Amino acid sequence: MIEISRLQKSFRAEGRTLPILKIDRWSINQGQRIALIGPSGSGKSTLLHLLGGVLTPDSGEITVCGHPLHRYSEAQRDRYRAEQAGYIFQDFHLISSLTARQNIELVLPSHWSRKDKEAQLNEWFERTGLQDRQRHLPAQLSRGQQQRVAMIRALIRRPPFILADEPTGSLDWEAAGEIMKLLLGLCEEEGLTLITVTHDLHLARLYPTQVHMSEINELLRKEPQKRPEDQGGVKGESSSFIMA
Ligand SMILES: Nc1ncnc2c1ncn2[C@@H]1O[C@H](COP(=O)(O)OP(=O)(O)OP(=O)(O)O)[C@@H](O)[C@H]1O
Repeated sequence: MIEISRLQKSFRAEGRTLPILKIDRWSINQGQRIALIGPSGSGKSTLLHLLGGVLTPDSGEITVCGHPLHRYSEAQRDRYRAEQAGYIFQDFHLISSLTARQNIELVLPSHWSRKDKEAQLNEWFERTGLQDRQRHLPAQLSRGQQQRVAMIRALIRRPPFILADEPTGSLDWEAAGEIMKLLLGLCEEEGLTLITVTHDLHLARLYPTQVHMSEINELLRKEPQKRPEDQGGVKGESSSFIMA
């Protein structure tokens, strides 16, 4: 469902080009649930944004659910994102003046009947344990409950592909564990592909698959160790990207 080949992505900053990602080949299947881990600055969020069609690669190919994103116009990528991907963010991104239910109603497809909308809303609020909280404003909910609302918003249309960027980053450890298990369980039940960026290695272990950025991003690979005599006595620079 995801096929990446010979992808490169860099950013321009202060007149310099910063190479961020170089991925020769990476593919994942429909229904896989992956924790994406790696040090700060290793390109995790950049990769998520490429998969969501928010960013485009400098070169190479990226195809998701049959959509060749590297060839798409901005309008095509917007449409792809609306139909194929659900995003979950660390900071929930709920509209503060709307109730939990109204936040979800905003994303429901217009072709769903009123009855279907009602049934789906009730089902998802129940599955996430929020049936009594539907009429509450975000500020009246705990952070864990707000993230559950954001999860409903991402999942209710059942897009094939869920992208979560540090979804538990602003929660305490107990709520973080509950939210991560709930997200994993819902995606498994629905057969959705899930890619979650997390710094928390304990939470990453809940996932059937963990992928470290150094496995896919060639810019993070360690150079083969040189013998001291080859180094001419001068220590080589180490990259802050590389994990020991
Ligand atoms: N728009 C941009 N312009 C310039 N540099 C950028 C831009 N976006 C990201 N970067 C740089 O790209 C690198 C990778 O950023 P990214 O956010 O993908 O890393 P990350 O692995 O998700 O890090 P973290 O774990 O800290 O969130 C960083 O060095 C960052 O400063």
